[in-house]
Amino acid sequence: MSAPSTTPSTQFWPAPHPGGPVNATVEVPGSKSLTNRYLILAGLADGPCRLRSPLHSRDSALMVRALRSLGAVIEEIDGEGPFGADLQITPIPAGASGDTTVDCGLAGTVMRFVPPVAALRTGTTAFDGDEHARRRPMGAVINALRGLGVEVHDDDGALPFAVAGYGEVKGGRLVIDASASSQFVSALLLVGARFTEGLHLEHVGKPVPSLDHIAMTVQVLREVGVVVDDSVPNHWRIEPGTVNAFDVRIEPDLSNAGPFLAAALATGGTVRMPHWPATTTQVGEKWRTILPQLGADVVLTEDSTLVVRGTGRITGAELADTSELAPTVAAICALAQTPSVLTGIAHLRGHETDRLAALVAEICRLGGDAEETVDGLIIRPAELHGGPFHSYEDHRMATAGAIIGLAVPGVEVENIATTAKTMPQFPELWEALTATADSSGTR
Ligand SMILES: O=C(O)C1=C[C@@H](OP(=O)(O)O)[C@@H](O)[C@H](O)C1
Ligand SMILES: C=C(OP(=O)(O)O)C(=O)O
Repeated sequence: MSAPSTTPSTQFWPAPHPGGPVNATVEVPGSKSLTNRYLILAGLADGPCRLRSPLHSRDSALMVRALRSLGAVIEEIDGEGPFGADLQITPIPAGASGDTTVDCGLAGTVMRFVPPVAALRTGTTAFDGDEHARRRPMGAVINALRGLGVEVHDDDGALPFAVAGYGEVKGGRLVIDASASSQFVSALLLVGARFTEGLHLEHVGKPVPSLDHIAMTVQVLREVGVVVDDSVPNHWRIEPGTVNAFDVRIEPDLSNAGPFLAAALATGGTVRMPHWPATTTQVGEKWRTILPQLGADVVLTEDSTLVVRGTGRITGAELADTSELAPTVAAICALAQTPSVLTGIAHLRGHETDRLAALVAEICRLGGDAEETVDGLIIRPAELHGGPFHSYEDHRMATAGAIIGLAVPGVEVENIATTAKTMPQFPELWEALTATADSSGTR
């Protein structure tokens, strides 16, 4: 497959190359997936809700704006977290009506989760997003809404499209093919309790990817009083009912923790991450098993700090279903001394960019040896050199380039500002991380 097109004339960021092991304690902002799920549920709840330490990024700002345009009132209020205000949400009022628009940017959670909410209102909601957003898979949500009796105006099963709601959705049994994204399932489950008859959703097709994210959806729904039966594989039953008002603290984003933890491996250093959740449905929990396979020592201390130590050697690994962690994993594998095989990530071709093609193109551009398979990547050891690393408007491509730059001098990452999709603080946190390096080479 050919590499995705790159954007001409953007800025290149010299990736910090510390030349020695980092030794840092790093805190990361709140989880994108949890913030945007709780925002949706707050919009549907039976009373005011509060999100403590939420993520403030492009994706969460797009979600806030979308819910405001549907009638929710969302205010920033003082909070204790180091990464910005808490959010106070007054839900979308019953009987909300009127035509409106939603900008989805490049946020999968906005383009998939918001249309079923819009279907509950009376009026037409027009959805659009970034240029690449128009190429991300949307057909399953559009077809699902039609299957539920909602009018959707579209040209080709993708953005832009418009949802014409008439104040209620009957719900009931619905069959979809969610093999292109778990977000199709999550989108319908999040709103299913507000359908008159609830929802019995069935997936038919190739396996649903990113199952951890569906487990997260089921978990947050149960927290707010929604009755979910997920006991039969590929079937989810949601009882009709209310979404209870809630007050939650958002966990740190364990996927965005990945590049910082990877820095321990890439530099042979130590990275400590406090506030690691005791239990979590975030896919980033898998770092605790992935990083040891790549050669790190990983310990979770009694005070909930994850400590990752690089041993000086990075080993390749066979890793399945790494979902949104895959670009970070691939960057580490590109620095490994033995080959790696990543499987179960074919659907990354429909992410912010075609991530499989983009990773292969950029790793090979730096002298690496990577190839696409039907459902993943093979990455073999190679001597890398500096040069441009294109990011394709994809935050996780940008951070993958930054990881490689830790070990390889002269890597220049295109448009590092694209990390604002989920972590606007990335450049400054990365500079602080690399400033801890001991350039004499001792750990
Ligand atoms: O529901 C969510 O919050 C997400 C689900 C996953 O989507 P896919 O199933 O499309 O991978 C993940 O990759 C994305 O970053 C966030
Ligand atoms: C795939 C991702 O995002 P989105 O929520 O836009 O799908 C991601 O953050 O890696």
